[in-house]
Amino acid sequence: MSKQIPAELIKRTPGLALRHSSELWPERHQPGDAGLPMLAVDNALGRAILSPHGAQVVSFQPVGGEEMLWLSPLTAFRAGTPIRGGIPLCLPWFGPGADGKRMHGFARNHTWTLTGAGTTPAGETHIVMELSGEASFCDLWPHAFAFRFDLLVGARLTLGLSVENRSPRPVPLSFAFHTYFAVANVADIRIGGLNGTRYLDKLDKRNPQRRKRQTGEVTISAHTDRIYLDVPRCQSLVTPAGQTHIESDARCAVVWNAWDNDRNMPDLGAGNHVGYVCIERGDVADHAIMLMPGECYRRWMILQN
Ligand SMILES: O=P(O)(O)OC[C@H]1O[C@H](O)[C@H](O)[C@@H](O)[C@@H]1O
Repeated sequence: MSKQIPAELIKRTPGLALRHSSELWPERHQPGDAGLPMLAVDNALGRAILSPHGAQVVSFQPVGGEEMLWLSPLTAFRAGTPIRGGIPLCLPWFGPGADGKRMHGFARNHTWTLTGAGTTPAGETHIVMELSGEASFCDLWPHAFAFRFDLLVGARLTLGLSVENRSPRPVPLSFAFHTYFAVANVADIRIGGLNGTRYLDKLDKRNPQRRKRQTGEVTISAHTDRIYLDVPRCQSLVTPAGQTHIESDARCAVVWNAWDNDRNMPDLGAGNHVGYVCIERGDVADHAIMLMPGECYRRWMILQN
């Protein structure tokens, strides 16, 4: 057991266990995958699996409910490679980095340290993971930082993220909880709670800065990649099977489905776009942050059926 996953903390937390990706998903292991350790939570209210690599939730199922999150059948379980599915943390930037290429920051490519675990009075399992570094940690974002991720697993899933700027300068920051929701068929879903909001259409190559306005619910019938700005606190994902509620204090919601572009993404694969929709709450584009020295940025999100 590594220093990043202290055995005593796991042992003394009821319902928390250490597993390995090769044991949980043998059929998903790709050639070259060494596999990754996983924290499995199983309490009276719900079940979840959290990957210390990326502090990424990869599975959540409330008791009596269905699996809420999608995990690609072609994902890698390899240190340094993002896991395709669950809830990646796009941090400390969203989209391409300062080089115009490296996507979604480095948080999802590193192993975080388990620093806290316990049970709340309401019976939820509370897990804390941290990642910190000096300015030399990342060439594209050369600033001293401390990230903290809080997860509460109960009948609902509560996520909290904080970023402390430990450098002597203001630091640019953007962030998203990049949630992949599992759906039977993406063509049959509707997303509520975005009516009337403005969005940037990332696929409008001629005029990507133009603000369009959403009318009614969002449906998916083609490659979709939009940043909704100044969104209400709550959205709903409506499927023929039921509803999922998404609530967050973040100001944007990114809606993404690769549609037939899935065939160009090796860890997604032709045809697999059908099974997911991403609704990603965060602060990106117009709402990227400039974090002052010593300042702390905090965001939360709750997912519930
Ligand atoms: O392939 P990734 O780096 O995980 O990014 C997957 C997707 O993430 C977000 O939804 C972006 O808006 C998309 O433009 C991007 O394609």
